[in-house]
Amino acid sequence: MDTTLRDGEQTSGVSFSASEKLTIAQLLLTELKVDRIEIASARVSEGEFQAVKKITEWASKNGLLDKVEVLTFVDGGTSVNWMLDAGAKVMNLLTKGSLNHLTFQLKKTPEQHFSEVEATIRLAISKGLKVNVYLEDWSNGMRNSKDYVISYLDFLSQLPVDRILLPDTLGILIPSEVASFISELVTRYPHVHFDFHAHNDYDLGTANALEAVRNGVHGLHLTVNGMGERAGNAPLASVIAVINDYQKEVEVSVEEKSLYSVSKLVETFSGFRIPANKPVVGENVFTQTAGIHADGDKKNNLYHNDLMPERFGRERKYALGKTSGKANIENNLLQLGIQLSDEDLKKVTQRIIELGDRKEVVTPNDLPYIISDVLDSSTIEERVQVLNYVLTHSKELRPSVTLKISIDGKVYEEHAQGDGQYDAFVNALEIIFQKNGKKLPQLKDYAVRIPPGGDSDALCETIITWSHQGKELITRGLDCDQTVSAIKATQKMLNLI
Ligand SMILES: CC(C)C(=O)C(=O)O
Repeated sequence: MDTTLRDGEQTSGVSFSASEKLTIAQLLLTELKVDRIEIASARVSEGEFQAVKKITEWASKNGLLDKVEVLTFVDGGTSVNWMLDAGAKVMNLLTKGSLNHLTFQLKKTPEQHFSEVEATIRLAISKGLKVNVYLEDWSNGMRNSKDYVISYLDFLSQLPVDRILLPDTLGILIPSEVASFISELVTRYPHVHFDFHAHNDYDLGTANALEAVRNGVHGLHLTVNGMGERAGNAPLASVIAVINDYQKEVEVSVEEKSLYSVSKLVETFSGFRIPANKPVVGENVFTQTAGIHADGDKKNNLYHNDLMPERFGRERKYALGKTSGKANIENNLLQLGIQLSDEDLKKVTQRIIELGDRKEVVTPNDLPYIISDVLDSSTIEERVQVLNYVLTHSKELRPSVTLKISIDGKVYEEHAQGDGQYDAFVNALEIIFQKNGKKLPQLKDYAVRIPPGGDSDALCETIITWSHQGKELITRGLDCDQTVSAIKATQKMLNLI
């Protein structure tokens, strides 16, 4: 069960709109093919009500309503009515899984709680809902009030409940404890369907989820990019990969090939950035940096493991820097279709090592520039040159540019305005390209940063991601002036397309 839209949205600073929730729900169920999704907590807000409504309407039309779940509360039936009005059919009722929570938060006895839970379940069933029950703080309950947990499970297992959901609410468990708690419960209650809901406070979410599966749990709660309360939940991509590789007898419906694209979409909608080293979906995780690894890739795949990028619709990359060595550079040249003599390759390698020593980040797209610079006879022609420009920026007047560039030796001059100086520059460029019957690549992302180690008057680096003929192209420019660094990045792009 994917709970990106409920627990994932509890990531601090994240809030999805109703349309974003609908798009994510559709992708999760139809492209990624998770079995179930939890999409909201009842009664949260009017916006949440509209989101649930949109999703249930779509799910109902597509025969998927049984896969859409909403978290509800023991509140005398208010959340049951909220859910019904929103068109949902499966409720995940939040109840207390530890005596501590029950005594100090609800201030109730087990008998009072059990009777209120039973009344809510019976009400929901009478209205045609399916019921799953969460035992909040279950992990603490198993540690400190096991008699309570067992008596509660004895009680629940007699009721018309589909699944019992076991959260490690505070992310306190370690794998050996997960193993012993889960195996004890699945043995004691062979007819009950148990889900395990991990939190990642000790970075053990994936390990704990795997251990729960190894010990017979029937379902897992996961989130895209490991989003969720505090340190998040167990990340969907990592857990799917490890189960597929290490627990092969367990059937998993999720399409590995869609994990990356769904991750990126959720990243964009949530604004919650995926760390570059996040397994399976992080930018760097299929990049070989050390030359010895790249060398091994060419020699009988010596550094192969089962986690191959192609499984996830991704590709192997070779980083360039001071540790990259000849093999990494050769692999990148191969991808760019550039051939160099041994002597030239040595010179280029040396330059990349020097740049790496100065903490410069070198990307495969920089390679043609480094080569032309190093070899002094340009392998890459500077077909497009930015010759001159005047940029204006003044109060209450639109920024403007007068730009002169040459393309294949022919000079063009154009004037344009924009929302900022760089926007004006791009607008002028666009006019020149249009007059030549060409289209500029689309600007997808624009990031500015001070290079590592810089102080207040350091250089400024602009990294621009372009989309060109279905491919992504990243170029960067370095200058003390931010607009100039963006113009340099743009000029690089113009000579690569
Ligand atoms: C709200 C509950 C179900 C939860 O997410 C947890 O206990 O971790």
